[in-house]
Amino acid sequence: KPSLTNPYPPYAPQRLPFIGHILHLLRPIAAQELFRRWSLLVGPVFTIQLGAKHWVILNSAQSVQDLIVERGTVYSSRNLPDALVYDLMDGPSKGGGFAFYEYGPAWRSLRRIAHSGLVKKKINEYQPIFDERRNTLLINLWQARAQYQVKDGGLSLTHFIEHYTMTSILAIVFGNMCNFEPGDTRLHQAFALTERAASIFGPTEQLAEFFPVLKMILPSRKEENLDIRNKMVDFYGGLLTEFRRNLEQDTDGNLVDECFMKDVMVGGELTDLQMMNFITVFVGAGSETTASTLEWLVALMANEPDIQDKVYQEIQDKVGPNQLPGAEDESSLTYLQCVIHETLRLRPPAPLSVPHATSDNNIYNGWLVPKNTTVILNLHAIHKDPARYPDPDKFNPDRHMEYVLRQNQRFSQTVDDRPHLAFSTGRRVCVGIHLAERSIFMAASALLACFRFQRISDDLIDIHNPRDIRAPTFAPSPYKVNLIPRHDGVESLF
Ligand code: HEM
Repeated sequence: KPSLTNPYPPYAPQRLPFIGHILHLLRPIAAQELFRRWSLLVGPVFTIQLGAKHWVILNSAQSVQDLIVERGTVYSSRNLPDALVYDLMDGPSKGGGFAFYEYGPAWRSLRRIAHSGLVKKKINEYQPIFDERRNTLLINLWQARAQYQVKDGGLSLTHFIEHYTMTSILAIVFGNMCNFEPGDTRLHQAFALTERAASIFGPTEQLAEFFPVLKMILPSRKEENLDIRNKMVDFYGGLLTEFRRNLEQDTDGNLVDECFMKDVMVGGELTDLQMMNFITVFVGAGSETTASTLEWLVALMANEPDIQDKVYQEIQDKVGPNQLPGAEDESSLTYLQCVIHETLRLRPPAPLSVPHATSDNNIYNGWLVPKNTTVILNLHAIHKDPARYPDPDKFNPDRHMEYVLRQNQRFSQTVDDRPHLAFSTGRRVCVGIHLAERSIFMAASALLACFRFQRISDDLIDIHNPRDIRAPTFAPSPYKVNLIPRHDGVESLF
């Protein structure tokens, strides 16, 4: 009998009530929510069999702590489709797509290089890039607001925010060379490529992985994958060539900014192919996730005007009306920090993380988890656990205040020391966490200092239906808001 109290019920196949099956079949439901509901019936850790494959789904913070953190040497590998690892990322021995590579020396040495370029100290050095990108975001919004807001009944922020997150990452990688205007076709092509690459996680490719026999029947995606790869080589390879040329001509050190690629090229550890795949991974992993967090945040603020006003008041009290908040103001803007944590808790952009895999056989609570088993971290379920977050569906920033005051964003390895697990945990924890947090803080603090985000009707913005229920990134459905300047001097701030 399913138990909701015993965290580890006996391992036995459990059946959903027949009517439950029918309802699930009729109504599309995101996988993370489906897994969460199953976990309430059968317990926080369960296995599902998908054709030839077994997946173990972890739905509790305790199981993530037990396996992903404490048994990290076994539970930190990957077992992703060959299409991703080899067709797109050229495999661990040649390529640089370490996010998708199995746990081992190749992943470790590439991860070390990524880590050294993205530690907090480096992010502080890149601060002028964030200041400049944040101002560009505000200028673009200000102009669009005047042009479209009245005519179109509100403004969709999607393209502006995507432009901000993607150009911030590109500027950190390549420095001042990457000055793309919004609407630049090259930039949109790069966005489109990332989306096409993400479709490898999509149903057809996954079906063929689960039922290998289908690989003989279904049309091969190889040509499509090679086309994506060639276009990535064109775009990122072109930037790399331009960067190298600039670096060679930079005899007095004024032409090329301090940036990730400069360190990597001077370090001389990576081949061109590895460097290119590195950038692809940074942009792929970092731009959509950060953008969707900002889009959720604006939607939540428009739905919760009192909370929005409280953040604005905090900015006025701590920073004042005559300047925009800077990185140095982050520690004093504690309520805004809570709002950002709560947004990431309620709407984690990667709700099922990136699938892990075991690199050895392992026994957990008497169950054998064989080598190469895919292990899914259901961050969505953990974030909705009422024992950790009372009234979990409520947007309640105050629940993080104690953490913010105590630690002020010092992350450690145990799951209980974190306000949420949106960046995952353990050895594979998001390597871009400091970049993402700074980027979110800079944009959110500036947007909320300048504008009141107002809904275009009395109806709340829909925060329940994602843009694409099958996509690995959880982004809100398209919405529009009005941007009301907070005071007469707003334009002079940027
Ligand atoms: C709000 C923004 C972001 C969120 C919520 C997020 C979340 C995540 C999550 C859940 C994972 C999977 C960890 C695991 O396997 O357990 C991950 C991995 C990763 N993230 Fe992020 N991420 C964000 C932004 C970024 C940025 C800005 C970058 C870099 C520029 C980045 C680079 C990576 C990389 C390279 C990995 C793979 C790490 C590995 O396999 O060793 N992410 N991220």
